[in-house]
Order: sequence, then structure tokens, then C-alpha cells
Amino acid sequence: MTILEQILAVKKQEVTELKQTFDLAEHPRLTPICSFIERCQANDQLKVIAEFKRASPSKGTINAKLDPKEQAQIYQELGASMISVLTDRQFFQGSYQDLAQVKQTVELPILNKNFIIDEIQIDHAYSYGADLILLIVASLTEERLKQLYDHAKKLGLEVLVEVHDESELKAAQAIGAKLIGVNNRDLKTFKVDLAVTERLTQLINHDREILISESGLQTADDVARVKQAGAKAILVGETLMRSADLEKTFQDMLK
Ligand SMILES: O=P(O)(O)OC[C@@H](O)[C@@H](O)c1c[nH]c2ccccc12
Repeated sequence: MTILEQILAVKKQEVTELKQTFDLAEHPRLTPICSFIERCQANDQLKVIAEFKRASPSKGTINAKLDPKEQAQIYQELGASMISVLTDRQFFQGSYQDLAQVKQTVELPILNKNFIIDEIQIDHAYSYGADLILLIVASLTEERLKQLYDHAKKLGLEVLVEVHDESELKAAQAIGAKLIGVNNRDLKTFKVDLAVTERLTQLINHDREILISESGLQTADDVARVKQAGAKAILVGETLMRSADLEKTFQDMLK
């Protein structure tokens, strides 16, 4: 079994549990939804999506000591346009508590990073204050992708649709996705290659689709490369979570 298959098996169990324990009607959302798309449309500046990620299956523990509220506050002060919060417990050491705390701390859109396979997970994320959810094309059939996308939109959420190759990009475009995340990391092999962004950008309709380059970005050269390729935003996790001087790391990456 690949890691992705292992993760999806755990998600199936979580969905069964959630269906028994969680009901959106009993946990209404209290905060309005904060749009990322509007921020992207406001100006041409490259947007930074800063991620809170304690661990990952490919890297193990990245940084288990950081407090999500403090980290999110610093991300906001340094100019991040959105915060991404991993909420998977088993593989990424995250939680919905982290998400709720980040949402309470900052005035930025919050992206819930998880492996969504069922509507109940979307309801749950919505209830905890997520403004955007992630849908990973590689882990869904085209039919489920469309159903989950429509469910999220009905709640008023924005959806980041993640792709890694041409056929996945086609599937994202077929459902009308506006926010397209090109993951430079292959979720099956964990290999990172920024050429994935450079390849897929050519198939994107940049007038109506927003390209977000995700994963493996470390240096100013990396950032310049995906920006040059047409990325409107970058999603950075590990580099920020390992940084001992976030101000310098932001400056270094964006110079
Ligand atoms: O830590 P990195 O290499 O900067 O990557 C961040 C982000 O792109 C990565 O965490 C990610 C991209 N797609 C995902 C899907 C699920 C979990 C995590 C991810």
C-alpha cells in the first residue's frame, strides 16, 4: 500500500466515526467566510500561503514545538495572505483544535489541509472555521470530486483543487475549479520537482484560473522560478516550520 492509500484508509474510519458523532446542525459556524479569491483579485502581488505543519509522512517530525496561534500571528505580520492548517492527526500531527485556534488569532482566510473523501469532513471543517478546503484529485473519482466540490460551494466555502499531472488538471478544470494547486510533490513517491508547475502552467487559463504552486519551495530562486511560470500564489510549509528566523526567511524567499 502506498502512503496515500494508507492515509485514505484512515480517512474512511474517521468518516465512519464523524457520521456517528458530528452533526453540523448542532455545531453551527459562528464566523463569516473570509475569501482568498478576493485577495488574489485585489492586486498582482505574489501571495504567500503559509502552512502550519508539525510533521509529514515523508519528513517525519518537522517541528512539534510551535504553537499554532503564535506561528499564525507571525505569518500574518510578515504578510502571508492565507494560513494553511494541517488537521490530520495520524500522519501530520495536526488537529481541528489547531484550525480553530488559528482562525481565532488571525484575520486571514484559513485553508483546511486534509484528505477529504466525504461531505461530513467538509461540514466538520466548515463548523471549525475553515474558509477553504482542499480537494485532492488523486484521491477521488471525478464523480466524487464534483459532488464534494458542489457541497463545499453550497456552504459558501472556497475550494483549492490539487493536481499533479495533466489528466488531474483536466479533471479540476472540468468541474470549474478557480483555485488550482499544482503540487510539486508526487504524493506517491514524495519526489519534488518544480518543473511540474512549469509544465502544467501552460494548460491553465490564467484569466479565470488561479495557479498556486505547492510544496518544495525553499529559496528565492525556487520562488522566482514558479512565479515566472505564472503562479499567483505559493504554498510553503516545511521551510517556514523549520525556520529559526521567520522574518529573514520571508525576506530571503521573496527578494
Ligand atoms: O512543506 P512543503 O514542502 O512546503 O509543502 C507544503 C504543502 O504544499 C504540502 O504540505 C501539501 C501539499 N498538498 C498536500 C496534501 C496533503 C497534505 C499536505 C500537502
